[in-house]
Amino acid sequence: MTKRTLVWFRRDLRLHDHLALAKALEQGPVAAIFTVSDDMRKREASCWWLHHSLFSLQKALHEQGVTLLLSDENPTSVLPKLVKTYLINQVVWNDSYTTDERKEEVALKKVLEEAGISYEACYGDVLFPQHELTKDNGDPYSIFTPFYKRSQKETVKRPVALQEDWQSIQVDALKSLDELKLLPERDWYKKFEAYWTPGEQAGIEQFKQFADDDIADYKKMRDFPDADGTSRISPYLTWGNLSVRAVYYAASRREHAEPYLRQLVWREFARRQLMQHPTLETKPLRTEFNEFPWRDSQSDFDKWKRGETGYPLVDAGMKQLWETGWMHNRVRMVAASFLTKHLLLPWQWGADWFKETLVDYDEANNAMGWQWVAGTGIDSAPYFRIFNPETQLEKFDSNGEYVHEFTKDQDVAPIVDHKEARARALAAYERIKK
Ligand SMILES: Cc1cc2nc3c(=O)[nH]c(=O)nc-3n(C[C@H](O)[C@H](O)[C@H](O)COP(=O)(O)OP(=O)(O)OC[C@H]3O[C@@H](n4cnc5c(N)ncnc54)[C@H](O)[C@@H]3O)c2cc1C
Repeated sequence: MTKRTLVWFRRDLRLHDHLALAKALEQGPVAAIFTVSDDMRKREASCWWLHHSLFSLQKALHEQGVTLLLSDENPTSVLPKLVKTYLINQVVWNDSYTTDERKEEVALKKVLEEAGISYEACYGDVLFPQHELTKDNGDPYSIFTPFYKRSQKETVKRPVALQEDWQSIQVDALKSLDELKLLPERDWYKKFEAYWTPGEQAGIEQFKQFADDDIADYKKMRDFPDADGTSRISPYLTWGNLSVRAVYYAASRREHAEPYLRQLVWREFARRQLMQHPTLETKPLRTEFNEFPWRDSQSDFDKWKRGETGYPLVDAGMKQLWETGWMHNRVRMVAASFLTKHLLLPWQWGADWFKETLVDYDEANNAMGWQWVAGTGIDSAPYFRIFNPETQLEKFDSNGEYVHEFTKDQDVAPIVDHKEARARALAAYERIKK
């Protein structure tokens, strides 16, 4: 039987490997909608990416005769209205795994059930459905290595293809993209255009180039911020311009790709952690850290944000973030360690700054990354492991090219002495150990 379906786009702003859209098209005509929430607007750099991703998606759907509706109303009110107006039979979407979006989904299911509207939630931004990859007794893994080993016994499904003939439901537009006002008010984001092209096609090209040229050397090159050693697909994954399953599937067919696949499983692990601990981004998993004597220095925090700590690798990272909306993983670790250990400032402050300024901001990865560095997570680096930013610089940017590119070799005196700061951090840690 033919069914008229409304596809609710979420973190899947693409046409390839789109489970929900593939199902809808198989059953009859489709309409499509994306809803903006207030929380999205707090992620300013990521909102810039979202704006351009929606633009690309609108164009791609339009070529197939489908209008992408845009709305900033709550999905629980706008979706049922559309169902009624356009005599729609069902709503379908791909799951999202962020805390707020999971709540949004629960609320929507309730409203649809009460209204007698059928729906289907497909598994979304993950490699494996949630019920897979658990321990033998059904519990989730809290340690990465056994989770990874378990993941290697499973196969990631082949990406789904969309059928060629599309039927669409004719709808009247709601808001225009500009009316959504996703672009941040302060215009620092304009610089990002020199570094990134958001959207599905650009994401596919970016990944293909990495897979063709660099994936085999990933293990050797991934820690050098000056090299093109990582794939830089994180912002494409955040909004689903790329399907993580399609990326994994394609990468697993390349030689020497295991170290790269492992990182995609870290991403999966972060999602599992967030689902298990919805407050992962605000509350330490190790509860003894609730009593940690963090400092409260806005001026030191500002120096860190501006890249004026006097430690060249930290400063280059913070300036790279401000300039490009992205920071190399090695430098994220060093900068985060500096904030939480050398400056003894709360990791949540750093996580919030990243939320505002990263084009690839991702609640699960960001929260897990910060808790890992700060030593507050379950499977994380212990707090007493303190990176020496000078040694890290010698190891990973020995010719100083990365630092030069982003700091122009600025001359700033260190705001803390490494040895003293290290001793202060360890003393603070002793207080909660007792
Ligand atoms: C303090 C801190 C905050 C972070 N915040 C974010 C964030 O908001 N968004 C984000 O996507 N990543 C975050 N990361 C993880 C990591 O730094 C980025 O995923 C990576 O730098 C993205 O660059 P890439 O695409 O070139 O990665 P590649 O090295 O090419 O890896 C491919 C993909 O694997 C995943 N991945 C790689 N490393 C990690 C990791 N350590 N944890 C989880 N997934 C990983 C990402 O999806 C990445 O795009 C954070 C790490 C730290 C230490």
